[in-house]
Amino acid sequence: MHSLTFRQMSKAYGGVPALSDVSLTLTGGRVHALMGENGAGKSTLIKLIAGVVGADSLSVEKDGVPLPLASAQDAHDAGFRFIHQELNIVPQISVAENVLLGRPYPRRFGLAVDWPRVRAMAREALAFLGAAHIDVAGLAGDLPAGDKMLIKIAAALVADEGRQADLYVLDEPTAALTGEESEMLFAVIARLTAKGAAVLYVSHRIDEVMAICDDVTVLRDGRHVSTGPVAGLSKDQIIHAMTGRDVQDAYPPRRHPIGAEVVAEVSGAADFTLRAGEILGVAGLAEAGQSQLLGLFMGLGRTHDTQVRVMGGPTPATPAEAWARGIAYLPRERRAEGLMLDMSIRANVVLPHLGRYGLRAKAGAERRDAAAMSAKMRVKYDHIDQPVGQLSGGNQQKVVFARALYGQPKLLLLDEPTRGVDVGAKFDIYTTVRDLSAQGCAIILTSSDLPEMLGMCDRILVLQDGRQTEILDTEGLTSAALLTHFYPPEAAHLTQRPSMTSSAQ
Ligand SMILES: Nc1ncnc2c1ncn2[C@@H]1O[C@H](COP(=O)(O)OP(=O)(O)OP(=O)(O)O)[C@@H](O)[C@H]1O
Repeated sequence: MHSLTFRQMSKAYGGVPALSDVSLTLTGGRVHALMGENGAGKSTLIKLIAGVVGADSLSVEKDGVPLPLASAQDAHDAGFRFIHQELNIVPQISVAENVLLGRPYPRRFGLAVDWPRVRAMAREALAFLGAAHIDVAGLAGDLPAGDKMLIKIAAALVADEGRQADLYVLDEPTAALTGEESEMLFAVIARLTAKGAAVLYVSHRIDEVMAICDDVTVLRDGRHVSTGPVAGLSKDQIIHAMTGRDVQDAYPPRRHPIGAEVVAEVSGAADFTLRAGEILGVAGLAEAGQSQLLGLFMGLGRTHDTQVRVMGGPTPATPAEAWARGIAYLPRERRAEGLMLDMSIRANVVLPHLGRYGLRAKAGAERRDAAAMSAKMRVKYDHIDQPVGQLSGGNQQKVVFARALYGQPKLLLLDEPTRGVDVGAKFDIYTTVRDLSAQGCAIILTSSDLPEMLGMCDRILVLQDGRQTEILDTEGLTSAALLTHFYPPEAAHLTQRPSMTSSAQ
């Protein structure tokens, strides 16, 4: 088994330290978790190991022998492989082509591409991962998120001619996966470590870390806090190491009755009435139509066979009209739909609300309001005119949240609001959502985190294939019971398998 030691990793941006003198030893056969609050320096550490960001200081040894690490090529040559949560596969081409993406295709006599060989190589790599069920000739875009993740890991394997690499770095790999897909990924991780690879696993999900990781390193404000075996640590101890405080680890209960005022009336493929102060969950298997249902209130996807009336008026024609009518939206894909990365935090928070500042640009008022909202969401930043692209992923999510909360919405649409958000900020978000509901704001929430849905929602609307099948009261409902409603009756046996991620907490 190899041992990889990274010493004295440091990196500052514009004089502000993102990572200060952090050392880390990774051992073959073990899964090492890297944890910390948003902005703690986890991604920075990964970027240094990947050679994609120049370190201010860094030295690496493999089994005691120094290795060069000044470029992505050095990292690749050292046997380090990186799998990010963004599923950057190419949807329009086949699975086999995706697995071999960026590699020279095998050719017959140096001429035509040897397609049978391309498919065989892809098949071999997928079989190694226990994913022989994936059709290598099928379109990659048609697959569920979990299979896409497996294709990316297979691609990393093929790049090594089928031999496995020494280190796999997985950055929040389960953020876009269902419980079952996550289980499949954990089996792959077990297979990689059983064959001697080291795994560095970055995640905000403490239950997951406790279930599959051997060791954990915690960072705070760019500094090393602790490293040790996971066994024997409690969830509270990990949270305390990350945050330096005791974090309230419970969903704030409803303290105000739901109002009488109807905020939205929906009929067609979904059928419900939403009242002021109510929190309605929308749940189902991955891609059962949750995002599409939320989008309808923003004037998106109007061809949907569902009619929506909001606050006594028709469906907004455009997102701009929706914002102007007091409907706020937190989209799932914050980088693609939610944020303008080159623009400032200030601009990103106030943009949909420009009407309220009148014709003259009131930079001072904007700056003050944006700073107040960002402080409320505990966004970690240097100055309010800093480009959002310079913030850590979780802090970008908090900026999208600050924008949605700004201006007292009457209807708030939350699509995976806590994805990538650290544990402390998560509970701040829950408290803020509860406060808004107490003030009469109606909320529609969709999340793959079932305990979050059960902890926050009054009722849960279940979708199957884009159509509402039922609405459940959350009183007394468990994650396991909720899950059984996601499947059509003939597939109910699929839920018999215990799923760690969906029953956690
Ligand atoms: N390109 C950049 N320019 C300026 N500052 C940056 C840049 N990239 C990262 N930072 C800063 O470095 C610090 C560490 O960020 P990093 O992305 O490593 O955090 P993280 O632990 O990965 O957080 P998250 O859990 O939110 O993903 C943050 O304060 C961030 O704002």
